[in-house]
Amino acid sequence: MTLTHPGAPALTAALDCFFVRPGEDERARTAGRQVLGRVTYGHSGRPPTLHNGAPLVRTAMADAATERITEVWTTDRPVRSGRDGGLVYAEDGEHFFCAVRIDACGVYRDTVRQAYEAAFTLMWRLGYTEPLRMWNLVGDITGPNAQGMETYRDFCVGRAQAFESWSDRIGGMPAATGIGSLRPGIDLYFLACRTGRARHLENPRQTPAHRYPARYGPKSPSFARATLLEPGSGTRPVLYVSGTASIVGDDTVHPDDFGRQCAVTLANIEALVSPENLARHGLAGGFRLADLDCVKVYVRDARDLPAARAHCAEAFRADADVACFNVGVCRPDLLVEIEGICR
Ligand SMILES: C=C(O[C@@H]1C=C(C(=O)O)C=C[C@H]1O)C(=O)O
Repeated sequence: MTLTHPGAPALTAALDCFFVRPGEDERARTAGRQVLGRVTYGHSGRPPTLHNGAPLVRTAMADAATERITEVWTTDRPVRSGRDGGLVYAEDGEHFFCAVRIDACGVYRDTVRQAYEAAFTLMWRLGYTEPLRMWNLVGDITGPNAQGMETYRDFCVGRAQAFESWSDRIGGMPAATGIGSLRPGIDLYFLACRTGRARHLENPRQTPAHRYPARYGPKSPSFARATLLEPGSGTRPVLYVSGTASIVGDDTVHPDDFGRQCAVTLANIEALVSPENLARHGLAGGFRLADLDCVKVYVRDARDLPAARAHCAEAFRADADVACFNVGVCRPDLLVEIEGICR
């Protein structure tokens, strides 16, 4: 992070995230901290639950070619957790985590809209008025729904309707991921924060997703390319990078070339997190690719996994947490997508 200078004391982020693999013990990394939520990228999609006092999301993202990981969100503040209808949530006074599962159905838009609106209602009731980061894990993402519409497009309609009906209260759409999962149904989990800390960023190389032309679906995807969480006391800025793919403007580039799609994806992330792009948004600081951590790499074809791992080894720090998944991406011609957190 370019804001830090030699000799500056290392600040611990209030909200933190790391991956735990089978056989690893999360306690080594949660000492003195509270768990705000866990997300198991495993073998089955099941409704979220409360586990040891924190939400546990269970989504089907691991297969024979990829490992199961659990993403653990921690905070340095006391956590309160609960349920509200189908939502499971936790809060620490500054940050809010919630999750819900939408069971497989013929047409998703109405249940997606209801799930989003229920989450917005709960966030607002508890005083977390700014969505910060959203994950949408969609079974058979580019397959058809019962009316023949692509499931992702169907999903985007319901989500856009929820944002439209909340546009007087929720000004900005946050960073997000909309990616395939390996079982029918949709798993959603969200982070939100108190007012005034979230800044949403676009990418100079890409058309904002919410302005994609109608050929990509009746409602454009509701998300920003990244969201900066401005520092609270004793913390430093953190940049949540949306799922990013080989899209320039609104076009998929290099549809049949995995290596080139990786290169464009990384160039897109580099431009997004750069000091120049933060300055374009009136923000100080900035990041480099090597600052990306908690990296998730989504690869459509299992045969491309070794190449994906090689590209990541070159682009990211040796100690960056990187997890690869073999899942569908939101356009049939996208072969890879990458997200992460700069801090
Ligand atoms: C890859 C793209 O979109 C994907 C879909 C998203 C969504 O619908 O929430 C968010 C980021 C990506 O996971 C893109 O449009 O560039």
